[in-house]
Amino acid sequence: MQNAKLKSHEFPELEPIELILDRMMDAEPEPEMIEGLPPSDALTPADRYMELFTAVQSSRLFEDSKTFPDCAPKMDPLDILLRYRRIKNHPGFNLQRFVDAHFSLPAHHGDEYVSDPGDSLTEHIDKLWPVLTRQPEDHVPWSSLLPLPQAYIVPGGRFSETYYWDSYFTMLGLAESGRNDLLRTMADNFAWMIEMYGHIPNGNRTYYLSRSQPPVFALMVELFEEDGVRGARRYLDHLLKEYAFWMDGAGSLMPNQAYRHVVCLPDGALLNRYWDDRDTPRDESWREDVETAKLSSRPANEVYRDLRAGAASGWDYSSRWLRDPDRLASIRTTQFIPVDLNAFLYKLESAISNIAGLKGNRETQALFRHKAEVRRDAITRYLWDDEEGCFRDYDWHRQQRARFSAASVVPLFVGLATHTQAESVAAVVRERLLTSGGLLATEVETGEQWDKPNGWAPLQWMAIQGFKLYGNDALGDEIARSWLRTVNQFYQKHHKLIEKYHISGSAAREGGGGEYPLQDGFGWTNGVVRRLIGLYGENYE
Ligand SMILES: OC[C@H]1O[C@H](O[C@H]2O[C@H](CO)[C@@H](O)[C@H](O)[C@H]2O)[C@H](O)[C@@H](O)[C@@H]1O
Repeated sequence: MQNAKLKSHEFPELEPIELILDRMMDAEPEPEMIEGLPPSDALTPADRYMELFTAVQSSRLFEDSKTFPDCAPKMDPLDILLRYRRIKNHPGFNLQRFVDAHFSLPAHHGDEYVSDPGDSLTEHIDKLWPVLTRQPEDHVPWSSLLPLPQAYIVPGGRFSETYYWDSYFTMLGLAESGRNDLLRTMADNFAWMIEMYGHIPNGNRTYYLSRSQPPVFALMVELFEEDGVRGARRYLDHLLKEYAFWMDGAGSLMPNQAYRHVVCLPDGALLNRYWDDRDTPRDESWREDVETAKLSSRPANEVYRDLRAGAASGWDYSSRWLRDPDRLASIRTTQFIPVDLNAFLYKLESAISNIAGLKGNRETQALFRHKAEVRRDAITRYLWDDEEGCFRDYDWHRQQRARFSAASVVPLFVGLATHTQAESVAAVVRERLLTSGGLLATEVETGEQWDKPNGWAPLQWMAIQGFKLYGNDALGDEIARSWLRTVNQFYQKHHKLIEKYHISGSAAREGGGGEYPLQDGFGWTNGVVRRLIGLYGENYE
């Protein structure tokens, strides 16, 4: 696959402070761009700007901690750091002015978009796809944005880069809107990232490289076949490579040992957990992570790792990962074996087996069918709660099952549950998570965004499809109609779609909680709703 040609970057005119700085330093050399290659290294803004990064983030120069890591430097980052070191102790030094002179604020294309209140939900979403589309040329040298070879959709608002698991749910709607071009370019971008980085990062930012997100590439590949964009077979090597990333180290683990994403359980079974290779505060939530770590008696690096692993789960944050649901500082993500992650990996193993079969590779077909079966058995032993009749995460440090959440529907969505299990899950979900506005993420109210009272588009989709797969159309349809009503009610009032909704009350409201303000846009809400309109029509009441 060919990489994109990068647009040459023009530096803005020097501002007054730069004139002063230029008297102190030699003239800046022109940046060297190597066409056709990603950035020479994968340094994050925290790596590049060191004490300048810490100073900016800790001084609260920007309200949102993600703003500074997304700023584009106006010159070589190393020169910026050297300039900073030279003048930071000078009398009258002003950090804000220094940052203004050396960085450009991230452009949030689309913020200026004004929706037409006369548009139906379908029209609104179809008009938004171009607004949320980013091109390879949008890449700015030395910024944290990783260049991608082809066009892609971003969620919107502060999230102006591609996100791994969001993209699958966005692609559902793109297919419905007839945007197979974007379906193909986005899947190719993910395949390219697997080739380039050995895995699919959380998003295309340098600061997302050290972790992935829920592994849904196999689902994207399957979507291709369902929606008539043939070509799933060409991704077999990518699926195998992604599998190797998630299973790295599995071969040498003894019971009760763990390495990166793999945990070896007391009976020798191998299951997976979320992980991030770094154990420092997240660049994009630096201040929040430092404050959270201060509230814990554990070594700060352990807290940082668990916060990062929580971000890798896509459920950042949720009572699912907390020992004490009221304290984010009690986070232990790496000590939980998540039901959804293992269900997605079952899907990956099954997809590899199926595609290998289509290509006539019988050995791989049988090997991965066996791996999927072995995983299904381990999931049943460790993650199935026969008494409560639902799947639950497993706390492998305490050797006990953890809290129940909407993740319990993912084994149904990927087809690994038995019919008896599916029936029990339906009853439990109906009783504990279903509201007139859709499916709650969890039954606990913590102030975290992946908890009650919030409902999220990806969870609705997996529940709807999961229940229908097991013949429970009544529950699937009920969730679909409730969610369509929620999104439409809100749209009629505010003329926009949002990242998550408060679905505990009678009327649809903005979702909240967590570490950043509610975002508009929004990729996966648009995708799931557009698909549901295709299935259920425009009549939402
Ligand atoms: O900036 C904080 C965190 O934001 C992201 O997580 C949330 O938005 C993502 C994009 O819609 C979504 O995939 C995720 O499920 C949300 O919780 C990001 O993925 C995190 O890594 C980041 O630290």
